[in-house]
Amino acid sequence: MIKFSVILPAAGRSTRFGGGELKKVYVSLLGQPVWLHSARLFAARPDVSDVVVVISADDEAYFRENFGEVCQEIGVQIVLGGETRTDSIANGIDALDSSSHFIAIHDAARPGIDNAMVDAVFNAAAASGAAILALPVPGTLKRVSAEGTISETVPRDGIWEAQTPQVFRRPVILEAYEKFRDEPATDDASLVERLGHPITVVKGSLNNLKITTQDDLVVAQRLLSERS
Ligand SMILES: Nc1ccn([C@@H]2O[C@H](COP(=O)(O)OP(=O)(O)OP(=O)(O)O)[C@@H](O)[C@H]2O)c(=O)n1
Ligand SMILES: C[C@](O)(CO)[C@H](O)COP(=O)(O)O
Repeated sequence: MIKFSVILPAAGRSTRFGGGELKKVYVSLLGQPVWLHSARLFAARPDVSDVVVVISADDEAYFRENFGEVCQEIGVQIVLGGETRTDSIANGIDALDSSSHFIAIHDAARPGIDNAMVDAVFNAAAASGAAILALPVPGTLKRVSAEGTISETVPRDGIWEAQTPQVFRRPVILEAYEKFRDEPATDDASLVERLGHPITVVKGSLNNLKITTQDDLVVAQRLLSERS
């Protein structure tokens, strides 16, 4: 069986989510913290050899006190993240065991992932060596000036918004991080693109939204409660 390692980056500052004590990955969603939704899904999959959650060093005491037991129970390894998302994932990669054939990176802030979506992107990566979930942009895109006025309408043909998981054959992502980890990007496909490696795009879902603002949490609660 092809085996996948999974890295769940959860070490961000959650600044766009706004005030309050808890970062977005720790707030409760349908009875469990946001990060644990995808952690449980991946940890339960027979094709996943290991799961690593990457947390902020500032959160380590809180995380181990509140979630150390469940991490042991479901087999999730805790790793400390870095300044940028790229740093955090590089730390995650360093912690993985070397037996898996593929490495999948999934935002811990995307609790709505489901096994059908994971099957689709895992199968696409197994076929081509690299694949991501994404959604075609539905609306009209405007570039807006610093003064708050439209400077141009951006043609949307062929424009998709990347989601996660982003899944790569182990040597491909290792080479990308070895070469470009010091040139941070907002997603992992950006680093692999720099290698010139083709990346298959698989249609994701609105259910796989990233919790970024408080509004996203409200939407996620509605979407996921209707689904379960
Ligand atoms: N240094 C970082 C930055 C981000 N992330 C993770 O990468 C995912 C996507 O990042 P984003 O949604 O931007 O999270 P934050 O960086 O926390 O958000 P913000 O930009 O609002 O601070 C999140 O699960 C976040 O925890 C991470 O592990 N390490
Ligand atoms: C990886 C990602 O979720 C794909 O859309 C996105 O790039 C994360 O960006 P963020 O600024 O770290 O939220």
